[in-house]
Amino acid sequence: MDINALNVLSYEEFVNIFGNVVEKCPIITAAVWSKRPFVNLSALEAAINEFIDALPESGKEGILRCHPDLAGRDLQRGTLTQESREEQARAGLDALESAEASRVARLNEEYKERFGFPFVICARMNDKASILRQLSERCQNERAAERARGIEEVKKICRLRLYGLVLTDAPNKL
Ligand SMILES: NC(=O)N[C@H]1NC(=O)NC1=O
Repeated sequence: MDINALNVLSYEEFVNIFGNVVEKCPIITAAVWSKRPFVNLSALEAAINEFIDALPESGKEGILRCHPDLAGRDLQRGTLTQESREEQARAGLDALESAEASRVARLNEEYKERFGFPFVICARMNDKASILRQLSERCQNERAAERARGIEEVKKICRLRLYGLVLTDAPNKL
């Protein structure tokens, strides 16, 4: 899809295609549709990031809470979004040994208990070992720092989803 095709999508088409670039937050996609036309894909990404940055801290935490745990219940039950399933599988989180799985479950709970939102990391930019290490390390951070860090990870996930959607059929476009 090139940028001209993207800019003429109807609201419904736009939200259908890009509604999950931020996990389970189609409201963000719905909001930035009105910022068309975008000069390029980076401009769309910037509009999404601006929307996120303008939210109060409670809104940012809300975005984090829309994310499923890594290697958590949704993965076990098969109720992840397609995007999340692929990202978690790519990092090997769908094939943890039972000791690793218990450790991740314990740390995920510890993290949520401490911060009130789930641990979020861009799985596609990490492997299993670095995810486990950062999950453990980030449990030690301050809440505000973790909120900001989680949002930075949301933006990385968003960027990869966005580029994946637009560039799949035409790597030379945009
Ligand atoms: N909890 C969490 O980080 N979830 C996300 N990370 C990622 O890359 N995809 C997700 O769903």
